[in-house]
Amino acid sequence: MKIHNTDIVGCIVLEPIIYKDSRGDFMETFHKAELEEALGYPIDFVQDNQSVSHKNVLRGLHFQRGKHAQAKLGRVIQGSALDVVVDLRKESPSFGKTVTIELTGENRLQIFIPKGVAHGFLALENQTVFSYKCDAYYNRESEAGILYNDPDLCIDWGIPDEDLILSEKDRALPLFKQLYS
Ligand SMILES: Cc1cn([C@H]2C[C@H](O)[C@@H](COP(=O)(O)OP(=O)(O)O[C@H]3O[C@@H](C)C(=O)[C@@H](O)[C@H]3O)O2)c(=O)[nH]c1=O
Repeated sequence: MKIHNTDIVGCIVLEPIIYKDSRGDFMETFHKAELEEALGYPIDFVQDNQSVSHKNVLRGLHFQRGKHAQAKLGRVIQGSALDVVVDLRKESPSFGKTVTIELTGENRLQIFIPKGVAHGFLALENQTVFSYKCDAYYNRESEAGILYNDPDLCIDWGIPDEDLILSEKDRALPLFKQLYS
């Protein structure tokens, strides 16, 4: 697989090799040793998640606090999503930076989201299937997030605000500066 760095330190994009033949195609969706080599540290995923979203559903921007912080490896299996990560690590040279990437069932790209970074995505098609691995278990009490349209983050979701579909929980998330002032 090919590894691409992003503007957020430690957040990388993985481009798998796709082997096509007369039957269809094949790819490796996860290779622990190659990922660890790219990251330079060990990673142990303990939970796999999958969500299915209607077009214009926005999930995020989420993270878990403290010892429940999660690194994630995400991809779209079907449909397409605009994936967004925000660096919340105060000590990071890319603190406050945002990375946006389109993940689709066709481009097969994967994003590695390090601990300490908020994550969200917008489904660009109906029946968008988003699958991700996490290196720490879900912990309801540690759930946290940042409001998707925080003016300080300037994320261009590409569609009018009134068309977005969000959970009540996500609409009530705080602003970046409320968390980091
Ligand atoms: C994330 C999660 C949710 N749940 C439950 C809680 C709730 O009843 C239901 C839906 O949860 P949510 O609304 O938080 O699901 P969702 O908005 O899809 O949350 C996810 O968003 C993306 C952007 C991420 O990065 C993930 O880490 C996760 O936060 O599923 C679990 O049981 N385990 C889990 O790991």
